[in-house]
Amino acid sequence: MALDILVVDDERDIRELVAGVLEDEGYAPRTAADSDSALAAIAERRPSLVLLDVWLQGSKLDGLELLDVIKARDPSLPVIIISGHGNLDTAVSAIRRGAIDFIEKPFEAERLSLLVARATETARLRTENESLKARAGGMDDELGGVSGAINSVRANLKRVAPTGSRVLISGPPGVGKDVAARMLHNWSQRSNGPFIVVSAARMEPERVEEELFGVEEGGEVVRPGLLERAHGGTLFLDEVADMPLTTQGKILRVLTDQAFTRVGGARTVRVDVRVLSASSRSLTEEIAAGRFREDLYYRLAVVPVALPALADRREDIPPLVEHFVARYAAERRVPTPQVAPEAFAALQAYDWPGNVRQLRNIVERTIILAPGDRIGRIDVDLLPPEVMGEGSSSATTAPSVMGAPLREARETFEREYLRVQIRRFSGNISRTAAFIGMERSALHRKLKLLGLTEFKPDSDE
Ligand SMILES: Nc1ncnc2c1ncn2[C@@H]1O[C@H](COP(=O)(O)OP(=O)(O)OP(=O)(O)O)[C@@H](O)[C@H]1O
Repeated sequence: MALDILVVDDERDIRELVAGVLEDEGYAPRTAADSDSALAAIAERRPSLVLLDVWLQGSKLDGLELLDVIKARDPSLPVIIISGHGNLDTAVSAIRRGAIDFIEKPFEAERLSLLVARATETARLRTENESLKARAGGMDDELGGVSGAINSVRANLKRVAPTGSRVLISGPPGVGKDVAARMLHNWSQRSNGPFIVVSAARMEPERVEEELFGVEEGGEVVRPGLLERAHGGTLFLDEVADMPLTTQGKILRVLTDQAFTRVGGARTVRVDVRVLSASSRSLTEEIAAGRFREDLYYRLAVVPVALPALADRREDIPPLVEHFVARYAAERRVPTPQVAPEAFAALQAYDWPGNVRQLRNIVERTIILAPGDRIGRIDVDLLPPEVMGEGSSSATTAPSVMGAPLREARETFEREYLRVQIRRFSGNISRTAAFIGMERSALHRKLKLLGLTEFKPDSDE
């Protein structure tokens, strides 16, 4: 398949010249004359490479500003800058801002072809590598979203990625903790090294140490462990609270000395590994319950990063829906369907107890199940019942509420709101009360008043 390359230049002659050279080389160029149409072209389909002129007359953003926007949205999209003759300073600044190379005008067709070939080959290898990793974990490699919360998480991740610090990522299941860990790795100086996931939740407790540290018998290495495989790269301890206490003690030693011994061995193995960890349970509560070592917590949580539940950043729902719609349509080899405004509204009103993972699965299912003649547009009736019914906070807009007197409408809303919040904290009234800013006893009274008798006081009260 011909590689898609976007050429952004305000001068028509140059656009056509560059596109012509690329076409001759077997690429599929598209062109844009200004920043708006360039961004629209990228949104329509991600090109493999962007050739970008620094001077864009009559454009909302100039070339360098456009470069910043492209890189902020998609750091791995390669951009080559086209600069005016003798404009080395601008070119250097473009490289600092993330461009992979530059070419000065006027240029030879041959030099252009060479640069493009080099850039696309590097990008191909990189994508291959990433998609291998991605397929292994079924992951996306970027945290999508536009909310203030996710923007600040992304900014924090970017800031801390190159430092090599340990990061503890917390948040409910399916919010993207694995994705965040991969981003930290990909943006670090270890990105060419391995990224190894240790998923204690998926291992038998008695095997965790063998998996992590490897096995030695009579001085022979029977099996190297994950820690060794992570040498020069990143080790990601997923659901770290699921590790047995004895393993926690051994990990502590790895963190202090960067050294360990294999199971059944006496030899000290030294590794250079950056450790990232994640937990969907509160480690402070685990420490209080005696299930997690406090000293380990402080070693792991040098930089804590919290990923909020999707229901607490609903602005992220539409862009995530669009992202997954485009992805699964591409996988099914159908044109990207439009999402009807009512469908967006329903998706945005739903509470997503399984967070982004659930959203991804529902989009995938909707696209797979859509009848052939309706795949062009996702209407509300194509969405699964779970989105439309239970768990949705659409009570606030339902006709029954709109037609009711204020007191009744308020009670309907309160009932719906409290159900959602209590479900969110798995029925724990104390935590719900703390979250919504009510005394626990007042919440109990309220539940009784509203007839929500299905929620009982916590067992520990
Ligand atoms: N912000 C996001 N942008 C794009 N994809 C996301 C985002 N967050 C999550 N995902 C997707 O949701 C799936 C689940 O995310 P991930 O495995 O990172 O969640 P998690 O918080 O680590 O969950 P768990 O606690 O169950 O391990 C991923 O495969 C990824 O496709």
